[in-house]
Amino acid sequence: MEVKESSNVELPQAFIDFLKKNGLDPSIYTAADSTPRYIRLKPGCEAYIEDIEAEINCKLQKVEWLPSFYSLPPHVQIANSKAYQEGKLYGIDAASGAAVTALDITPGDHILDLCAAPGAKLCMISELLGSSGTVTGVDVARHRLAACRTMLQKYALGDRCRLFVADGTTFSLLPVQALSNSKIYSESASEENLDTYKEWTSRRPWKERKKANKAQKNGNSQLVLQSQDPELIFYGLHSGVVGLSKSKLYGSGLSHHGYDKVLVDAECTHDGSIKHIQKFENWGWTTLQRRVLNAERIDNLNVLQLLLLTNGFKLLKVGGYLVYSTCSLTVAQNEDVVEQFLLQNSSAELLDIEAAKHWPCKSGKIQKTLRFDPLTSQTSGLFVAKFTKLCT
Ligand SMILES: C[S@@+](CC[C@H](N)C(=O)[O-])C[C@H]1O[C@@H](n2cnc3c(N)ncnc32)[C@H](O)[C@@H]1O
Repeated sequence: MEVKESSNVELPQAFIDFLKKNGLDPSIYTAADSTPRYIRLKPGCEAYIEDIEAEINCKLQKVEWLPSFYSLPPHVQIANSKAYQEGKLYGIDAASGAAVTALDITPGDHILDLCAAPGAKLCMISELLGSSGTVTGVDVARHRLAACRTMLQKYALGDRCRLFVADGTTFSLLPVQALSNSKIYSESASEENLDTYKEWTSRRPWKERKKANKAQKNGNSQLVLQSQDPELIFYGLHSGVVGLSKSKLYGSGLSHHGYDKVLVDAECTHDGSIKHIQKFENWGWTTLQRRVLNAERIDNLNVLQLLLLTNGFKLLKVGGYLVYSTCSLTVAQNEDVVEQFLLQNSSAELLDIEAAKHWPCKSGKIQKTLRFDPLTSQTSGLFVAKFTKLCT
């Protein structure tokens, strides 16, 4: 049976039971059908605001607490607008924007996004980074990471990014310094070596594939990656990959002291995102029960979340920042994970999120952690915690 809990949003009984079991008040979703859509306008595109408004026949409301974010009524479609098609703006919830803002990205940072797909946060990270530093995006789902690559290309934000299909609980590649333009060209020109990454193309040239096949047949192990190695599916010209040999990329040769900033936007039950839950209306509520809300899956998720957070922290440099976020609002997937992680990692410290003083969110059950929900924040639901590393 489907129940209407004093809102226009239909919540399936299984979801209401899940909320009650997790001590979550279903009334936070009463605002879900009036929660605005959010867009982020790429820097330098402010001059197009009036054109965009004329095109979508609606005013863009500036989000006062989050630079470059604008809200729109939930029913307004932007996908057909010229500005969207030309990559001048992209859809990203304001709470997601807040999680990225909490990273305090500064130009030159080396940033790791351990659960990157489909990539709205990665796009914002890349934008904030500007013209120095690098971004490494990792995701275990190849098709989702391929969508992330498409997004980076559409918004011309991939120049400093590399994307790896890999398990974030064991990913161990450290950042590499991006080379200057002239260095890239002199190094790649001087090495007619197949083992060196040339400029990325969606398809490797025939000659290169032939050489690689031959090397594989001859058992040249340097060129043949192990199946468990992270699969590099994209890299930008200034991502630090071009001009590098495979052994250097996959080895520890160029190891740095870890990433300056790490985002662990972990896999979760997505219960904070009513739009996600509503998709199951078409897929079937029993699918929601079986695939999302079943107890065994949730136990496994909690283990995964802790492992992702622990590995992300391992790859963080001393003094760097890590943001852990989920779009679940359950304590089990958020505060409990944070608590266990802090017990196991004495070098981790929770930090206040400075910018949050002006954000419309609540404190989590652990001090310094934050919760966005549709009723309080007029955003999708999101939990955010920020850590630093005190010592190795
Ligand atoms: C909440 S989504 C991330 C959303 C993304 N940060 C964004 O802004 O678009 C969680 C992601 O974690 C990925 N994931 C699940 N298990 C993983 C693992 N073991 N390692 C890396 N990624 C994983 C999923 O494929 C999914 O894309």
